[in-house]
Amino acid sequence: MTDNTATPEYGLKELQLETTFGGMGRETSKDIPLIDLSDFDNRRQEITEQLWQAATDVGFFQLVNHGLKLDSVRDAFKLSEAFFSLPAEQKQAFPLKKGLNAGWEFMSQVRPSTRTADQKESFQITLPHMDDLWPNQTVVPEFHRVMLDFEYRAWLLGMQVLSCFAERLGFERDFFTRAHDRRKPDYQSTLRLLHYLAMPEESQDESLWRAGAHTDFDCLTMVFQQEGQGGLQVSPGKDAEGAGDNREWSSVIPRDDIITCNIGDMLMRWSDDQLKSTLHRVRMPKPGEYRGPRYSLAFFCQANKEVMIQGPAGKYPPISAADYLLQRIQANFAEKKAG
Ligand SMILES: O=C(O)CCC(=O)C(=O)O
Ligand SMILES: [Fe+2]
Repeated sequence: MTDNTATPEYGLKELQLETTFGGMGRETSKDIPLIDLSDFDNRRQEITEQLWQAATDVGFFQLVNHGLKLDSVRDAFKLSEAFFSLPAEQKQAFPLKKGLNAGWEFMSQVRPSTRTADQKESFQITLPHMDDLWPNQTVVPEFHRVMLDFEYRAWLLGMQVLSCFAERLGFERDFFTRAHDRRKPDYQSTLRLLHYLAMPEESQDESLWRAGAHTDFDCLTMVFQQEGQGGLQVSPGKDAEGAGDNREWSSVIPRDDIITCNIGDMLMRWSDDQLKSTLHRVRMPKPGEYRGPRYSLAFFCQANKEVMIQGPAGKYPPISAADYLLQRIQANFAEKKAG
C-alpha cells in the first residue's frame, strides 16, 4: 500500500516551475509528427517506431487514416454543441462530481500556471459515474447513444496506440488495454466535451486563457478539433531552458480528419520518463482572428484506479493509478495555497 499522506513526489520544484509557464512566451512554428495508421496490422512495426520517436522527442503527434469515422466525430461534435446550447438552468441538473471527472462545470478550472479560470465550460463522461448525468431523449435527443458509441471508438483507438508503446516498453501487447478496462467499476478514462466561450470583444487581457498551460495527468490524450477553430499550442521540453517569456509555443492547426495526441504524466512515469508529457495550452484569439466559440473533444486514457504503475527499469517505486492522481491533485492544491 502507498501512503496518501506522504509528501508528494511531484513536489514544489515542479510546481514552482509550472507557475512560470503562464506567460505569453514566443510563438514559433514547429512541425508535429504526422503518423499514418493505414494498413495498421501489416505496418505495426513501422508505426510503432514512428510513435516512439515522436513520443520520446516532442511528446505530441497527430494521427491520420486512424479508422475512426468522420461521421462519428461530427455526430459527437453536433451533440456536444446541442448540450452546451441548453440554458444554464438545465445544465445545472448535471453538476460535476468532484474528483470523478463526470458532469458539467462552467468556468471553474483554475490552473497553477495562470491562476485564472479557463474561459470554458466542459461536460465529462466517465462511465462508472454517469447514472444520473445523462441528458434524456427530451433534453438532448440521441446524446446518450452517440456519446457512448464515440467513447467506445475513441477508447479502441487509444488502446491500439498504447499497444505499440506497450510492446516497445517490453510489456505484452495488451498490457495497457487490461490497465484501462472499461468493464470495471474503477475505470477512469474520460471523454471531455469542451466549449471555449466566444470572445466578441477584442481583449488585451493577457491573464485570461481558454486553457492555461498544463500537462495532462493521464497516459494518452486524444484531441479532436474542428477546422477554423485553432488556439491549441504546444511547448516541447518542459524542463528545458526558457521558462516564462522565453518559452517557445507552436500552434497546432486543426484539421477535421486528424487527431492530435499527447503523452500525459502517468505514461511518462510508467515509461521511466522515456515518453514525454508535454506542456500545452489554448490561447485566446488575437486581434483579427476568428472570435467565435471553439469546440473540441478530448479523450483521456487514464489507467483504472487499482492498477499499479511501475516502469520496466523501476526508476520510481510502484504506485496505484488512484494514488498517483491524488499526488498530482494535491500538488496543484498545495501550490494554490502557497500562492
Ligand atoms: O481543447 C483543446 O484543444 C485541448 C484541451 C486540453 O488540453 C485539455 O482539456 O486537457
Ligand atoms: Fe490538456
